[in-house]
Amino acid sequence: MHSVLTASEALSFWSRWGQNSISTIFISSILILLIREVVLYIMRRPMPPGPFCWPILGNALQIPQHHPWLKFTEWAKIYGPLVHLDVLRQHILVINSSQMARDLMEKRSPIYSDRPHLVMAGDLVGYKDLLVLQSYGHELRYQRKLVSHNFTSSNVPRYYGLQEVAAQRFVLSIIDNPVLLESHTKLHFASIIMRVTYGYIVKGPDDPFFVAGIAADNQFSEATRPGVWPVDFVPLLKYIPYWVPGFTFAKKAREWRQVFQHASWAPYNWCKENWANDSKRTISLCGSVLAAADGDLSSAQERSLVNAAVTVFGGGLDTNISTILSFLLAMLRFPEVQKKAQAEIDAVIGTNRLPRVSDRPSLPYIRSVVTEVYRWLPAVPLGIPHSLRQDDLYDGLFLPKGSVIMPNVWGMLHDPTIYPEAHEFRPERYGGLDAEMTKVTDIAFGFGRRACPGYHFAEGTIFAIVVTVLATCDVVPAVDEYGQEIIPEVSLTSGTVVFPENVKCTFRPRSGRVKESLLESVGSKE
Ligand code: HEM
Repeated sequence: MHSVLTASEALSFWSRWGQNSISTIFISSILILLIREVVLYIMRRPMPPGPFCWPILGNALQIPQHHPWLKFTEWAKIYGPLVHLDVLRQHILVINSSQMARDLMEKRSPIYSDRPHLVMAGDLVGYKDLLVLQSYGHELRYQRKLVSHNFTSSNVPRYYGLQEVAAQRFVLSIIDNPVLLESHTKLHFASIIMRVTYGYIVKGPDDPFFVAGIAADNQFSEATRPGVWPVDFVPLLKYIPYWVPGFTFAKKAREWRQVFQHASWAPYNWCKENWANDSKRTISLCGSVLAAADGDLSSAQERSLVNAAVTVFGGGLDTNISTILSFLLAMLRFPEVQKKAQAEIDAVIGTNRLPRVSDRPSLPYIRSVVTEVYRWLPAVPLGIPHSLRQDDLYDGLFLPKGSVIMPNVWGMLHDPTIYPEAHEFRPERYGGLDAEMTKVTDIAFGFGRRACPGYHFAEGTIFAIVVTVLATCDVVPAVDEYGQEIIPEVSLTSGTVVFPENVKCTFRPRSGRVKESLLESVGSKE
């Protein structure tokens, strides 16, 4: 007799079959993955050592979200200067010694100069076209050439005047308004960078170019945060349209892309319209390039310039803010260093004029203070990761193609065998010798063909601020409601660029004439 299935029997059959086959597929997939892991384990070539690596997840759960450089430094003590980590099958090589960083990232720079591929930030928001995220190739070289040429050691003196006035304005603003330390620092640095990138003068905290630049900069930090965006782990998700409910990253990426495009093109377009009207505007990255081409750039050249320029804005902003906040924190916590630095300025420059960036060669202790800031609290404690272009061998160890290369800058600069009592702020450790100071900046400003192209310019800006603050004011702690001085603890945010938290201070003029001479100096200048 034929048995005829009723609709409900058919449904139940299919559902049981479905459940069975889902379980079978699930169990088979797990088995296949486990077998793959075992085969890979047996076939693996000797890789650098590292902490125990779980199947599939690797070390994902062992890497802390906050201050990972501290964990990396601990691991370096156990596993040595080159540590291998695995996060969901992505190889990560943490370099903990400056010698090894030089051996790999400088001597073998042609294969160590790519950047990791970021789907959320790079592909979806569009940051992949920026200088900082470009892989090594023609476009990167072209953009770096534009930036490096503008900020070579022989070109940066043309910016000294701007840097000095910006430092003087900064000091004046904090004397008058110490509670606005962080926001004023941001505004003043953004003003310097906008000026030298586009020739544009920021009008104040509501200036539309300033607001857009800061928004794009903040969202860059968010979009590049590791481990946050599902699409960075499952790249196929990038094809999901932004309007599909539940995929907030796609919607966010679309919004961010618009902000980023506006922040990149609006100040450039302003420069394009104005560079010819005012010869002073040519003292800027975009102005100089436009002037050299008589305003006639191809659309490809314009795109490259825009992407280089907006990287300069982002690259030069947070790093500088972080460095100056760390400097102020050091002055609050190590007042004896402050006194010694002021004594040097008084002896060399005297008190009858404001300091200049060109005083730098005659102020070795101030140079040492600046260097010690870079070492004590490096603004970029894990550098900006590089990526390995092809398989490599080092000391008999296999380094696989595509590995993310992370220099543990913080670890290198806190190595107690090189920097005893590394947590102390001690400019004397360099003995006033530039050769010793260069060992720090060679690490803090990155490596090989990706090393910071803004280094010479940054040195001028940071020096101008440090020397102007110390020449004119005492950096003193803020007081609480009971009149007690608040000495901030050393506590850093997390991220690619880190900031010391809760830095609060007052600038107390060192004489009755300070404000007057600062006002006199900035008064006549734009
Ligand atoms: C205290 C200030 C600064 C510090 C500590 C700093 C540090 C760094 C570091 C560590 C890198 C990554 C290097 C690498 O990948 O190995 C970098 C890249 C970069 N920096 Fe700076 N920087 C500073 C200021 C500046 C300034 C003022 C500018 C612009 C005028 C600038 C422009 C750039 C650019 C464009 C890149 C990307 C280079 C590339 O990807 O090839 N930086 N910086």
